[in-house]
Amino acid sequence: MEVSAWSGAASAIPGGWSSALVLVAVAVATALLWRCDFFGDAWRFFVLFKVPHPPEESFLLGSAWTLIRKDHHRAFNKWGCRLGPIYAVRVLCWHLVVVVDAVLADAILGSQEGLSKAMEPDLSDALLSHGHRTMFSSDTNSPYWRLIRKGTAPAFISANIKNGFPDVIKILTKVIANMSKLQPGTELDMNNVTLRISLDVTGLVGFAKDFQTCDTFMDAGTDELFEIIKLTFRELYSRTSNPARKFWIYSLWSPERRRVERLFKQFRLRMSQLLQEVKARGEPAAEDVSIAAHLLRLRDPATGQPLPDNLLAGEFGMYFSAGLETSGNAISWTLYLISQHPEVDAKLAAELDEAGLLVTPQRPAPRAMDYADLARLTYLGWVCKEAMRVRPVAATGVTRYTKRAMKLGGCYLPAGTMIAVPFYAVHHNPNNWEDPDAFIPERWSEPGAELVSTMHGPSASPETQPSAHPEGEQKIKRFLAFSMGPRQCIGRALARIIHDASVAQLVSHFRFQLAERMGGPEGVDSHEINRLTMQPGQGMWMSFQSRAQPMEPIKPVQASEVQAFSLQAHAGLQSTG
Ligand code: HEM
Repeated sequence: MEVSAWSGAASAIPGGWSSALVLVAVAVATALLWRCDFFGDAWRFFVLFKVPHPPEESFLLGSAWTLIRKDHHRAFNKWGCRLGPIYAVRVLCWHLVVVVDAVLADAILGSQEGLSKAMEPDLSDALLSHGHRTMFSSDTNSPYWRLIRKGTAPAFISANIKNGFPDVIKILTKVIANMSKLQPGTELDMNNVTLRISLDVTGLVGFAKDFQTCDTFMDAGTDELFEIIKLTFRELYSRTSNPARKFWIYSLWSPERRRVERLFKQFRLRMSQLLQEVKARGEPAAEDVSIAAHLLRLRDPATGQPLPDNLLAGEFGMYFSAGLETSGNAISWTLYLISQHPEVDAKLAAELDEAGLLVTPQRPAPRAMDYADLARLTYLGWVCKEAMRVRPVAATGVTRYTKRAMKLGGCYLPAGTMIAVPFYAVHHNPNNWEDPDAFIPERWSEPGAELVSTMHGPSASPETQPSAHPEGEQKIKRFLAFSMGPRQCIGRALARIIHDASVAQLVSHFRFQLAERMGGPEGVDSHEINRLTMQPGQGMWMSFQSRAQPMEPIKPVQASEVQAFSLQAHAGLQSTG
């Protein structure tokens, strides 16, 4: 019956069966193209072509080669200075709209409506949760994101986060004791040390678990998680710079694929083990304000039941991975910048001295730092913020998709346009900051220095003036190290404690000097790598002088005197102490 109906229809078409098949093929192709958003892509291609582009883009690839370079954040800045507050870069036939103006960035990041998070969610889910969303990868308007964000935010308010301060000091005291045992002239990869500090503090403050990676600064069986996280992050980075990697190199039979799958699995296993350990302690006590306690107290609004283990383990992993490299690398950059500015080191030491926190020959064991010191040490706060401005670890910034067409900075952006706000470029654009490349902690002495309204010197074009913002100019930030708006870093308060306390404690005890092997500031810049976070590509090797000894002018250590202390050197503290 059906067959004859079909044949009747086919014979009614001029050309019979062959024409019918062509029509079906065209319909299927159209449906496929529709599904792949071919028509949307084509429309966006033509519309976004009008937005200014870097003139050096290649005809076929566009800016693809530049975007996969380890220093693409610097390219975003160079283009921003040349092309203005909003421009576009092309990869093959796709455009990425880039915003480097603080006011336009505010319009993008501050908005909850009309824009969704575009950071490829599958990327982080492959590591963290294997098949479901985490808070990090969920849409801002989803009930799941709201549940986790609202439920865990209290862990980071200052009334609660200060409870973790003694744990931060405990880890730092251990690190300083270990460093003090090293022979004078020893070079240490401070990046390795600061990443360990960050992991141990996140573990202890957030989950009441001491991972003890700061015990020795070397492979000692206790820091397996540290290595797993580092390797998995490298893999995630390889996937961002080469999205074809997961389809192409990772054919089912590839040993590389199996290695990576094993690694990801190990990470998830470690997070599940941590979850079981936390659960085995019983219901969190009312006074427990850790991240873990807040996650365990969450209830599914539909059932009233606690969240299942697979979701909780994913969130544990999300917090670890969001906090580790960001905080660890940020501390390294700050120590580096202080080492390059002896005048800043001297002023910081003077402030710490006045507060009774500096080690001196006369005061080899100063008083312990407490939480209130962080607010009292004004210059420390300026130094730390300025370092995060000059070297924002989230240098590539964040991306969003337009859910519907919008106008931004005089450009029409169709629905489905991807917009990037690269924080390094925002922080280094002369329209946002005066003398943007210089490291000047004193610029923070002005109240509200992080706001656009306090801007001096050149200003953005009239259409990007603060008055264009519905909330008024006071709210618009030009300091975006932690992003802003509803998706801004939830862990900011913890990050500031880890960062500022580490800098204060390390500088209280030691004066740091960049090791010769780093090749000076040029060497540091040329090896800087933006791998999900901006980091020193070959570690941050430094020598350090105890402030308990009379301070001599720092002179370069001769290569023959250098006793390198590395993960691979198998030279334990015991043998060097
Ligand atoms: C210097 C250290 C840190 C920096 C620079 C930093 C920066 C950022 C940035 C730029 C974002 C993305 C915001 C957006 O999409 O608009 C973010 C998100 C996030 N950060 Fe941090 N972060 C740091 C430390 C931490 C720490 C210590 C934790 C917690 C232990 C943490 C937890 C998170 C989480 C959970 C998110 C996702 C928030 C969401 O999707 O709603 N971060 N962070």
